[in-house]
Amino acid sequence: MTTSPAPVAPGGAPQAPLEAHTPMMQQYLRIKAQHPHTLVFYRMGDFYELFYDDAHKAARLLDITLTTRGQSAGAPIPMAGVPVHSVESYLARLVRLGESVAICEQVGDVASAKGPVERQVVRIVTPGTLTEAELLADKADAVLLALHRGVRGHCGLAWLAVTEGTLQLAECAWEELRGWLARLAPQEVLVSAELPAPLEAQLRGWLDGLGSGGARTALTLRPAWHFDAALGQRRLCEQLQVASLAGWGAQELAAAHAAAAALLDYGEHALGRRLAHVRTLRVVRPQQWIDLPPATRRNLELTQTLRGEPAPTLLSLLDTCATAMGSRLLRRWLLEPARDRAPAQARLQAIGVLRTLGPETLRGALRGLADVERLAARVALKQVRPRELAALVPTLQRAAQLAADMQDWPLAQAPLLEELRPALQVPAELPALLARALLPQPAAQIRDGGVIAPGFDAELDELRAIQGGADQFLLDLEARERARTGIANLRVQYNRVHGFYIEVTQGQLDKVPADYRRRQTLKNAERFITPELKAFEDKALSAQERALAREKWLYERLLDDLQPFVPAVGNLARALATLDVLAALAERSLTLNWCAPTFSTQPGIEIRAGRHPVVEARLQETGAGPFIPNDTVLDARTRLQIITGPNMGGKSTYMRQVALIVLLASIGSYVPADACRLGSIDAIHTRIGAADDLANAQSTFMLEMTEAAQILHGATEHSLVLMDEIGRGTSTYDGLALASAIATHLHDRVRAFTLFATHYFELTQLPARCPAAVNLHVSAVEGKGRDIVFLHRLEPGPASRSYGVQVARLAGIPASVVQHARQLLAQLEQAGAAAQPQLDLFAAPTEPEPAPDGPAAAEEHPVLQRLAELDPDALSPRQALEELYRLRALLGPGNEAATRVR
Ligand SMILES: Nc1ncnc2c1ncn2[C@@H]1O[C@H](COP(=O)(O)OP(=O)(O)OP(=O)(O)O)[C@@H](O)[C@H]1O
Repeated sequence: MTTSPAPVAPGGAPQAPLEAHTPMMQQYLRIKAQHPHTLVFYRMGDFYELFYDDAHKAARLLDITLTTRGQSAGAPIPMAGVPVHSVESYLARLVRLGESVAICEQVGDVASAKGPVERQVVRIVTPGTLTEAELLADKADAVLLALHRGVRGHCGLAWLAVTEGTLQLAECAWEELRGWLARLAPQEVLVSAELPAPLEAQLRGWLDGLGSGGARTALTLRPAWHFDAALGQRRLCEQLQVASLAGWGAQELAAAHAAAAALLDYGEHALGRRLAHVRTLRVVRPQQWIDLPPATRRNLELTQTLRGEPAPTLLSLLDTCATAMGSRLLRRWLLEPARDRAPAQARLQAIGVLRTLGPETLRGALRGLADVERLAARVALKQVRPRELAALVPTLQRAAQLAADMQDWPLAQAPLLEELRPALQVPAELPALLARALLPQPAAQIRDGGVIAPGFDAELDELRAIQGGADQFLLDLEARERARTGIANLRVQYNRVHGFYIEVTQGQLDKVPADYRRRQTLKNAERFITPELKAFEDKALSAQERALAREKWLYERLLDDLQPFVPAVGNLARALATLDVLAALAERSLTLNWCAPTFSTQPGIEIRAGRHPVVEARLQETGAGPFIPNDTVLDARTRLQIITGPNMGGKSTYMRQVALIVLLASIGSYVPADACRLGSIDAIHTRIGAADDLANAQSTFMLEMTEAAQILHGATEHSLVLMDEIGRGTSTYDGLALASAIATHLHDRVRAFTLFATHYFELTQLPARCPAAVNLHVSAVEGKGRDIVFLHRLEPGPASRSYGVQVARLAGIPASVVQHARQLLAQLEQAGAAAQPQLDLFAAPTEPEPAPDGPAAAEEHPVLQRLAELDPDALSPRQALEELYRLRALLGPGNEAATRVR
């Protein structure tokens, strides 16, 4: 790197016309013009260099030195660079920050180039199209999502994990996008460059709230014409090699087709080739999933804790998968529970069989297998490295062995296992071809050679034989020359710079024959070459070069020959991942003592001795005592539980455990309970906690109410709703009033299965008016020294008191403050008892203020007057009927006519 540490002014974008630049900079600027929004890594020897604005940006983002390189167009060129050998770590950092990088390599021949060596962008590394194992987290895929906003805000979505190979389509309203983004958690989102600015800003706001741990979701603008529905449909058909998308029920999804057009185009643009492995399509209709809105995902700590950490979460507890493929699939299962119970039922059967066999039988077979899923993608994209391919051979053999072993399993009891078995047997030609083509331990990169096995290609073997024969030739030559010259210490040797030579020490130089040509002079010796040695050198060196070129060519051919096997390897990956998740769930169910849930067509949730799996595990780890199980019964008669009790009593834990058990059962896992019966569920809504959403400039209370509003609008009588201390973000009266109104609405109108934890004792009056509501409380007793002891047991009825002061004492509030609080509490309680009779919080809501001629005027209505005058007991049936006709007639002329017709 030729650098001078001159200071560089900010900016530095080249203003001068192209011709004013040096030839190399002209080449760079031409390439850069094709990638204006992407950092261009321009290969120069052992470095990738960035220039001008890119250099400034990279220096800032990567904390690398900004320097300058000579001059071009009369000004110093700002430059920053990263070494080629450690480029991966820099790429990983940039991609996490949502940046894309165009890798520009030297593709021309350095020796023969006149002017700068020819360079080309060979790959664009973007956050959503990663396939390199080094850049991807083991247990999560990079998701690329294209988003098309059609007429009246109707949106089409198309997304893909390039390493997984399933293209997915969905459609939704613009307002629902935020939920979709949270569910899909894409690394990169493509939208039309013509999306109106306010919508783009809104989208950016949603995306900013997505990333965790400093990772950013990239928003990439693509030309509007890339989002074309007709083009999308055609491209989808080509991609899937079908004439129509009807088989997937995807033919009508025009907005999603438009998104797919942009997605496929971008994927191929970034990866530099067709996505041959993408052969399956899935249309996602929200109604097929149990809805887990972003707040639920967050509050239940499914895949990350409220602090954004990966553990302890439900996923971290469940994930004992033997392979990364399994871990990734388990995450998908957790976030996409199906409403249809059939898949869960099939998984439960399979887990049942694995429990009887002992899950270790299967887990032992899966441990240490290659990441076949990513390998399939990398083979299809022809990016796979020799060592990765070699690792596939034992994996294929072990998978075939597993398929054979499975024949002895009681597969009739688990059709899912039976279904997966055939996919484990990839055609035997594949391992045979790989074993024949590759050395058992090939070099990491094809450019170093040492990849193709002997016996695979006669020409390569011959070229290698020339190299291999060199040692013997040189030994023979040395012996002959020693004999011919009489120089006993004469040596024939080789080095990379000078090639082959005969070395003769100073003292022996007089014996050197005439045909020796001097090659190099050292301090104590001279090095020579002879015509015979020169001829051999030419042959050997060219053989080496030709062998390398031949190996490279053979490897490319091998990748071509592997293409037909890609679908089978993809199926194998899916089967292995599924088996892995099933085995992990079987293991968990045994280790953690879980039971199989059952499903019912009757609405309801019935759990006997349910436990919160993550809290239970933590209590066990810390030896903090046993977890106290609790029952839950929600059905048509009991739909709303009002849960009271002291802080720290276990209300939130109880509510979350119900939601987690419902979720676990719905993905087909055993559950932490003694028994569990579940009716149909369409959503799990939660309103828990009070974290400020600073990113979206919402206050605690605003956020609380927004989430509550979403629940009141979205929940149905098949939903499970968790409401934890709603209303506490505002003043007592406001909060109490809102909490009461919300609880009443959930009971009367929404009729969802609701767990409602509250500190407002007033709410415990609600079951008196609402027939499907019950009071429950978490129990606690005051122990010695007025310390509170939490029993964590749920009992019927309202809590008798709140113990807030005692909890404060436990938390270490100074004794004088606690004492003061006790006195104040006593005074407040006295004042409260003497107050006016309480207002009825649960009286049915009055109708809105009536309009002057509305129902208020009804008191005067002649029908009511007439009705008031009637004595029904004094009427014969005939008179009653006549009265009825008269009343109808009093309603007005239209009704009179109706009466007459009868
Ligand atoms: N069933 C249980 N068995 C054993 N320990 C429990 C149980 N439930 C809760 N705990 C323990 O009590 C702690 C507090 O529980 P939780 O947060 O659910 O209380 P809470 O009533 O919701 O409190 P707050 O009203 O302050 O939010 C938990 O972290 C856990 O350690």
